[in-house]
Order: sequence, then structure tokens, then C-alpha cells
Amino acid sequence: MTSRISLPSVETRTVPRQAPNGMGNGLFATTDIKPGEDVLHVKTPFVAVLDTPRLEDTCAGCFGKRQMETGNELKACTGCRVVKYCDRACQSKDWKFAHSLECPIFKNLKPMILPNNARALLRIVLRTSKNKYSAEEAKVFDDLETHINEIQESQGQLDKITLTARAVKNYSGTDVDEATVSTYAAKLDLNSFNLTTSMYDRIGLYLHPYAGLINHSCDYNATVGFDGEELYVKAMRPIEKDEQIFISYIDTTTPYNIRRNELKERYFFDCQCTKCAKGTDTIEDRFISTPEDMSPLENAEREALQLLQTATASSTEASVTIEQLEAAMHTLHKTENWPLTRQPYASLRDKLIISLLSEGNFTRAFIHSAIRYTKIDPIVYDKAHPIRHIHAWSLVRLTVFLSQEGFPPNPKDPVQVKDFRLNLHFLIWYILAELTSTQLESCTVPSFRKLVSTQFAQVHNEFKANGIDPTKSRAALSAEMNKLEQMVTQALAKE
Ligand SMILES: C[S@@+](CC[C@H](N)C(=O)[O-])C[C@H]1O[C@@H](n2cnc3c(N)ncnc32)[C@H](O)[C@@H]1O
Repeated sequence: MTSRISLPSVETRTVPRQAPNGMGNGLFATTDIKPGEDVLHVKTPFVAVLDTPRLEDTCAGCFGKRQMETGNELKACTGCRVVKYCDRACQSKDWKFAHSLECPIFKNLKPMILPNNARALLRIVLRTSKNKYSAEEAKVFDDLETHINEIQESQGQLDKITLTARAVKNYSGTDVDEATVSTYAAKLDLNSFNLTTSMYDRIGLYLHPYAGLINHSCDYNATVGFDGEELYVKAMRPIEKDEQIFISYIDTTTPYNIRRNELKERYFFDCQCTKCAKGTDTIEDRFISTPEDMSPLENAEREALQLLQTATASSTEASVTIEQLEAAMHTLHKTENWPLTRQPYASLRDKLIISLLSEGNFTRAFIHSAIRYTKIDPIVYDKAHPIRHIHAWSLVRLTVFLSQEGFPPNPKDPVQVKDFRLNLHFLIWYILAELTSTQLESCTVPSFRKLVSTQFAQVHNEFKANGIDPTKSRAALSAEMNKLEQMVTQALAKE
């Protein structure tokens, strides 16, 4: 990996440069990059913190990476009792990084726990005052965009930043003036990433100023992933030398107007990407057939969004959440013109799968995961897209579980899985083989790849121990996929 910039813990095949069309600076490839290869790898964050609910169940040292390997029960820091760690190694690493500076502050504030953005800002201020950032890192951070002028025009945003900055200045006792702390807060707001697990579950907030230089396109060529505290930006498509690197700041599966409003509100720009140039003539906006009258579709969408809102309200019981999500999906389905891939249909199904899993309704979660795997992801995501791989993996995990536990009949399921006489072992092998053979060109991170390879080797060896070589059983494998398709088709007809 080539690195022409001298930032600690950064390996990259990019250089920063002025980008066209008023985008400010951006990152540009210094070489051709193939799908799945690293565009950027940052080993240590500038700052990363957990979301408040995750402080209880996620190690603040490794962000869950070692925790997943060791399975250790987390122990709270004996000083503040706010953050928890797998073991002394994780604790000592975080202590040196910033916790020694913030621990007494957290202790004094208890039982109050600062929100994630204030904890992140506090870390930046404290590390800056102790000169813990290199001159190069500090310079890239200083040069980051803030959009402070636009923020000053929006009273709500300005108040939020000012309040956080004032609180952090007071708690830290820093000599840095409040206006500078506010600028740091604005930089954090604009340039931070969702910190996720290697499975793309959000756990916190992450900032590295070099990664913060990557501009957005709804037709992006790279994706961001995390493996513990390490950030990876990987090429999703072939990228040529001198081409600009683009990631997506938002969910680009949403229609044109939604995407543009979100980008304008949070990032203050009008997207001019190749996808936006097509306006509403893309799969994100299309219906099955062009309607003469939009009102039934608009009514259905309104109704579905209302159901989604109540379904996801924190006071809603899990079983009611499931009913409401299913009702919302039914509302869109019965228009007979709403594609499975068009939002909010696809994300309703994602939420439904999560709710079904948390309620222990594994057969119905399997049916919906199979629908997503066969009918939605191949259309919505490029084949190297990490989310597509994570979804396939979760279908594997569910299938393994069902192969061990069987399928208790449930009259509420749209179809009875057992009626399709699926050979789940072949199905598991098929999906894992596909995942394994495409993983080097995928944007998934090392821990995830290792998990998939280990599971595939185990499943393959089990077949071999039983005298079966699935690579020579093409007909049996495709028969299983056909049965899965039949199950999906019948389940969809009842949606
Ligand atoms: C995370 S920063 C990216 C780095 C930034 N260009 C810089 O010079 O620091 C996000 C900001 O970059 C600009 N930006 C990113 N993508 C853009 C795009 N597609 N078109 C126009 N501006 C964009 C916007 O000002 C946005 O608020």
C-alpha cells in the first residue's frame, strides 16, 4: 500500500486535492484500485466514542472486536464506572488514549452521563491541550470544513453547538476559547461517521480528519466499514488513478427528493452526482408501472409511514411493532404498484426482520431474510456492497439455527417453511460458498471475512465427513435454490 501523506496510522492510495463543482477538498486515487481493495485504512481514530446505550454492553477499548473473540464479561472502570472494558489490555489502551484525562470529569458528573457528541468533543479538547495529536493530524483537522456561516443562520443548530461547546469548555477547564471549541463541535458534526461493528450495527461516533475529506455521491465508488477502532474505506467498483473517491453520507436507496433534502439539511450542498442528474428516473423513484393518478400511492405511503412511526416508538410493545410493520408493508403491497425495493418498503422489511429476531420468531425472520436475499439486495446493492454480504450472512446464521432447532408451525407465518422440504445444509453451503468466493472483491472488513471463511470451512468439512462433495452436487444445490424461490414467491403473494 502506498502512502504519500505522513499521518500516523494512516495507509492510503489517495491524495487530497481541490475537487470540482464547489465540493471543497476531496480525496483522489493515486493508483488504479480494484473492488474490495483498501482505498484508505486508518488504524487509530482521531476520536471515537460509544453511543450512551452502548456504554453498558460494548468495550470502550476495542469497540467489541476483542470482546467478540474472548467473550469476556465487561468490567467497569473503577474510577468513573461509566465506561467498560474486556480486560486490562483494552483498559490500558483507552487510558493512554484519553480516558486518564476524562475519567475524573465523568466521575464528578455522575449520575449524569454526557451525550456521545459532548464526550467526543471533550476528548478532542483534552487531547489537544495535552498535545496528543501530531502536528500533521492537527493541521488536517484544522483545515476541515465547518459550514459555520450556514450554521449561524440556523438558530436551532447554532444553539445546540454553542451549548455543547460551553459545557465541554467548563468541564475540561481548557484554555481554548469557546469560539474555537464551537468550531471543533461544528467539525465533529459535519465530518464524523457512524461507528459500527464489523456487522454494520451502529455503536457510536467516529472522526478522522483524513477520512473526513471524502466527498459524497449517491452513485458512490467506495464504502466505509469498521473493524473495532480501525476504519476501512474500500473500493466498491474499479477506481482509476486520479479518479475522485466518493462515499455515501446518507441512505441512497431513498427517492431523489428525500436524498437531496437530507444532504442539504445536514451537509449544506445540492448533490450533482450522476444519479441525481437523472432526477426521478431511477429505480429509487420508479413504481411497477407509471401511475396515471399518484394519489392512491401517496395515501398508501402516508399510511405506511404513520404505521412505521408508531411501530418504532419506544413505548410500543415488540409484538405490536411486528403487527404494525406488517400492516405497513401490506398497505404498500396492496397498491399492486409498489416495488419491493422502493422505500420505505425495503427498510420496513429490514426492521421487521430485526423485530422478529428479537421476539424469537425465527421462521418468519427466515422467510423475510430469504425475500431480501433473493428479491431485494441484488437490485438495491452492488455485488461488492458490504450490506449485501451482511444480510446474506444473517440468512446463513438463521438457517443454521433452524437446521438445529426445526420449524415449529406458526399460523401467522405467510407460508409454512417445512412444506417446502428445504435441505437447509445445502442452502447454508450454497450461500457461504457464494460469500466466500466473492469476499476478496467485497467491501467487508477482515473480522467479517474471517468469520465467513471459518464457518464455510466447518460446513464444507462436515459435508466431506459425510462423504458428500457439494461442489459436485450442482443439480441438488440449484434444486434447493428453486425451492427457496418458490417459498419466497408464495410468501410474497400473501404479503
Ligand atoms: C465531510 S466534508 C467533505 C470534505 C470537504 N469537501 C472539505 O473540503 O473539507 C462534507 C462537505 O463537503 C462538501 N461536499 C461533499 N460532497 C459534496 C458533493 N457531492 N457536492 C458538493 N459538495 C460536497 C459539502 O460542503 C459537505 O458539507
